[in-house]
Amino acid sequence: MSMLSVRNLAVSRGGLPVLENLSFEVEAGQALVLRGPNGIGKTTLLRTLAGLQPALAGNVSIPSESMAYAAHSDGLKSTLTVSENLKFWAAIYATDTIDPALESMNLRGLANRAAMSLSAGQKRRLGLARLLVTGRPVWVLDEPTVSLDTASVALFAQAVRGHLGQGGAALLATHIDLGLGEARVLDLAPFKARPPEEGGMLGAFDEAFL
Ligand SMILES: Nc1ncnc2c1ncn2[C@@H]1O[C@H](COP(=O)(O)OP(=O)(O)OP(=O)(O)O)[C@@H](O)[C@H]1O
Repeated sequence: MSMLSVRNLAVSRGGLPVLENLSFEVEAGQALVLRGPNGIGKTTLLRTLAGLQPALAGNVSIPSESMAYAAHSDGLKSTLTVSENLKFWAAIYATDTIDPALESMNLRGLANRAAMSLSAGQKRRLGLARLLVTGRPVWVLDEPTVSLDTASVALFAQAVRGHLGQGGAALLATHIDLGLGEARVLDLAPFKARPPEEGGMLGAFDEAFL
C-alpha cells in the first residue's frame, strides 16, 4: 500500500526552481533515503511534502493526518521537562502512552529534566521520541541524526526499524549511513532543476508587458 506518492513534482526556494520531474512512492513498511550534495534541495522537498511551502508543479498524495515531520528546529517547549514535552504531544495527537517513546530514545534518566537544560544530542533524541507519540504512520525526517552520537544513531535506526515493522513508512534526508540495509536510496542529482535561461526569463518578463 502506498503511503506517500509523489508525481512529477517540482519544488522551489526563493522563487527559483530547485528540483523538478520528481516521482517516487513510499509503501507501508518501507524507508526511502534521499541523497544528494548540499544545496540540491532535500530540505526544500521535505518542507514541500510537509505542506510548509507550495509545490511549483506536480502532485503529492498522502492520507490526511498521517505525516509526522521533524526538521532542524525541534519545536520543544524549553521550560517543560522531557516527559512533560512528550505528554504535551501525546495530548495533541490523542495517543495514550509516552513510555515506549522514552524507552526507545533512552530518555528515562532525563525524564524530569527541563528541555532547555539538555545537550544538543539529548534535545535531538527528545525530538525523535516525539515521532513515536504522534502515532502517525509516515515519518518525514530532515537530517534526523544531527548531533547524535554513535549509540544514539543506532537507537534511532532501531526506532525506525520498529516503526517500519508496524507498517509505518519513513522518508529521510541524511548524509550518514544509518545502517538501515533495507532502506531504498533516491539520489536527487538527476532531478536538479535547470536554471532558467536568461533569454527565456527576459522573454517571459517582456511578455508580461505586451
Ligand atoms: N531562504 C532561502 N531563500 C532562497 N534560497 C534558499 C533559501 N534556503 C535555501 N535556499 C537555496 O535553495 C537550494 C536548496 O536548499 P536546501 O536547503 O533544500 O538543500 P539541501 O539539499 O537540504 O542542502 P543541505 O544538504 O546543505 O542541507 C539551495 O541552493 C539553497 O541555497
